[in-house]
Amino acid sequence: MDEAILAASNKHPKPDGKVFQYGTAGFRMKANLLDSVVFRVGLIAALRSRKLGGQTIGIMITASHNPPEDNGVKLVDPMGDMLESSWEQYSTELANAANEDLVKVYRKLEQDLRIDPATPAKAIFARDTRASGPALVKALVNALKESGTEYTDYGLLTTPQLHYLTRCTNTEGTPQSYGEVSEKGYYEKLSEAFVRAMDGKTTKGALTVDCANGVGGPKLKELLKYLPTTVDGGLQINVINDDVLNPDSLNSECGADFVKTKQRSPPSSKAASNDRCCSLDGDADRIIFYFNDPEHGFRLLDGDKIATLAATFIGDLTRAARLSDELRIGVVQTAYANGASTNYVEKTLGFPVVCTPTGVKWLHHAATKFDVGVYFEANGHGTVVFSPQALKAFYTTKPESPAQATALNTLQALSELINQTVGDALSDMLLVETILAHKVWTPREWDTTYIDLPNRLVRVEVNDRNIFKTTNAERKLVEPHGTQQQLDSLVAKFKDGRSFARASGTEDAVRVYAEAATRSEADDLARQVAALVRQEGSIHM
Ligand SMILES: CC(=O)N[C@H]1[C@@H](OP(=O)(O)O)O[C@H](CO)[C@@H](O)[C@@H]1O
Ligand SMILES: [Mg+2]
Repeated sequence: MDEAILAASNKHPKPDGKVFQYGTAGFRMKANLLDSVVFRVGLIAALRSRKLGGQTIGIMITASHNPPEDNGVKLVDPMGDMLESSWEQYSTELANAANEDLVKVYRKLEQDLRIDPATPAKAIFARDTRASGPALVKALVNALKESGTEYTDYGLLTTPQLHYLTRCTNTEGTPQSYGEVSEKGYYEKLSEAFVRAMDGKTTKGALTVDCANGVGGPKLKELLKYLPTTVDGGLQINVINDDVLNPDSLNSECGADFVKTKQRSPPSSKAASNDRCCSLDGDADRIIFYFNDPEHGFRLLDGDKIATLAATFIGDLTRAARLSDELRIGVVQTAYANGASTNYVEKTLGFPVVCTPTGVKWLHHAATKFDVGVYFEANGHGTVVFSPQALKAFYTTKPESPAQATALNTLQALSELINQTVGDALSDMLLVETILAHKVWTPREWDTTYIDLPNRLVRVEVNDRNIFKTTNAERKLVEPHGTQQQLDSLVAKFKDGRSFARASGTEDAVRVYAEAATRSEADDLARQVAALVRQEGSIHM
């Protein structure tokens, strides 16, 4: 087998001098550098599956919101969650092994991790719509074959669909079965749960969905075939930016990242004032909402607003279901959450807020500590996770009134509708539609629940971003020494000022975030902190 692995690896050689790192989003870079990485990820999947007694590992080939010429690959653990952190290091090691040492490093990992090579290995995989996908799949398949891994190729899927299928595959036939192991099973589960959660309520007006010209487009159109349509008072959806035939259009002038960073609608949107709109990213694991207010112009309803909407609704339902004393509801955010949203959750809704470092794996983990853990990054990646106790309460509490029965029924439906493995744009979209329908809210009513503090995010390029080290969920700098004190004295000059700087995990830059009472003050604070970061970056070279 070793000779066969080596021979196959020689068809996917590592480019000279290139260093790879499994980061927040797996491996991600220009697609033409990824061939060897994807091959080696196939070998890691084999090891991980064997280590876990032959459970199925998921592999997703995508670069999400990044430009069309990029691509990436990440691994999914058996329950549909992100790869366990310690394995990021093993993946990095194998990806960086010299071509001639590859088999040696592979076997050493196998030994060090006490993996029995005789254990069967299984993997499933899918890819987004990028042109580079099929060639990378070939590299992956070669590694899976030569490492003796049984595999299923699911073709094109959204990232959350692959997470769903990974969990379904590993729970099939058990009491924890997550659903039917097929793409169709995913649509059926979502549509049945949606109809049940809507409980006869209807949405008002159409929702315009911008699919970033990515895999979300065809998958949303497939989902719509299973959902009730306008004919029976169901959803009205206008799909835009669903061109997957022109690879260059992916994430170009559209998509969740464009809308969030540019703070405006995709130019292609024809939505009228007050119409509900949302944008997915390139692999449909992120969603943000927005609308054009005739008075105030473009209004963004970001991940923070989705989190507060979901927490409000589920909080009301648990009270109506008389479960609020026994179930702990909490909201998990990162430092990028708008201060007004944190304040709203703590003071108005009365739920605890936990802040974690950037990257959904941290948020997801913290959310599982609650019975109902609502987590969203401000950029729209998130979901709601329910503990086994919460599910038991939803399904076994005997209702004593029709109102309690209705609330329990809706909670059961939500636990099926909301993807429990990872943030899922299609599932989150249906969740928001459900809540707005129940509340009979337009986006304007949702928007005015609290008013965001003006904020600014700046990207600062420095010589070595890694000299900026943080603590306290990335909110305070510990290095370079003394920088935090200078930052604090800048912040102190601004009303409602808050700012922090951290090295990006996905780009070679430091990100500076600032918020303050007014637009000009937020901009000013961001500018001053960015200048401080630039200065410190040049002193400590
Ligand atoms: C401010 C921001 O939006 N950061 C993003 C970005 O991380 P950075 O470490 O900031 O580059 O990419 C991550 C992976 O997609 C995502 O989880 C995160 O929210
Ligand atoms: Mg994504």
